[in-house]
Amino acid sequence: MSSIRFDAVNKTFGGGQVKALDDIDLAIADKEFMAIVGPSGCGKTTCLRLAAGFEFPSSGRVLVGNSEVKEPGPDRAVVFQQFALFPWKTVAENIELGLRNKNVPRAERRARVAEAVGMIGLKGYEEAYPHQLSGGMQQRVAIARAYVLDPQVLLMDEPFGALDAQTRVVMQEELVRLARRNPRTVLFITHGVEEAVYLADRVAVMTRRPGRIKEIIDVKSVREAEGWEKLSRIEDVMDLESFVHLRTHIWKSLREEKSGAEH
Ligand SMILES: Nc1ncnc2c1ncn2[C@@H]1O[C@H](COP(=O)(O)OP(=O)(O)OP(=O)(O)O)[C@@H](O)[C@H]1O
Repeated sequence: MSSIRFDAVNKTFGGGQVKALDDIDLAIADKEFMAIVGPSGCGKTTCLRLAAGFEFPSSGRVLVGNSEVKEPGPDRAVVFQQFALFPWKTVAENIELGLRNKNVPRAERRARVAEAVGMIGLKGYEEAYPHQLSGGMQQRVAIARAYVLDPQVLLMDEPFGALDAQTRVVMQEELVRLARRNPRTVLFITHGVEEAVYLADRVAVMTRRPGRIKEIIDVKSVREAEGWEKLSRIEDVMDLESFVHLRTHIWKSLREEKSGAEH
């Protein structure tokens, strides 16, 4: 059981001067895909870092499964926008690293790395070094490194933010296929409203700083009722009236926050 729960979480920085999060209550069910959207600086990344165990609440608790998060752990894989590959290791070695740390036998490691390399479309680049790849390719390696571990919890902070538009679509479609076939508990931070609606079961909208949960939109029930899953292409889903309706609702909600910030 790998739910994530934020229980009355407050977070301040700078000795209490910057209040980033204000009383966050948020429950992500086991195998649920939750996206968080919100204005810049509202505390999205802070939420993810709390779940990862890189930061700790000023008050309240963050739980993964039934345990309070006290440190990072192998049950949670994190993908940031800023990929952090080891420059002296090849693509295959970078992807394989976590499997080595988990003492996965060599033959299985090879098979899983080969599958992951195929998934991200980098067959033929296994022996390349990061500096020989474009930024988008490097980010795909970073994503493969997280997927290959098959963690219970995936924490993703704008993982497709730096990709070109075409690669981004391929990765989004692939993530949907993976997420439906082999569901994991996912917390996904994004600025992209369409991306959030396309990928997530529910979308949480945050207020401007100090961040609170403003509303949570249930996408899954609409997706299932309207048969989005019968369509394999993102552009076909995005054309559906039910998709446009949800997207517009979230846009408006976010706009209220942005225009409020100008006053
Ligand atoms: N280590 C830190 N020290 C001081 N302030 C911080 C720290 N980390 C975050 N903050 C502040 O907390 C607030 C929330 O930051 P956070 O990065 O979580 O926002 P965000 O919603 O992810 O922003 P963006 O969408 O622009 O990436 C911001 O005002 C930020 O400046």
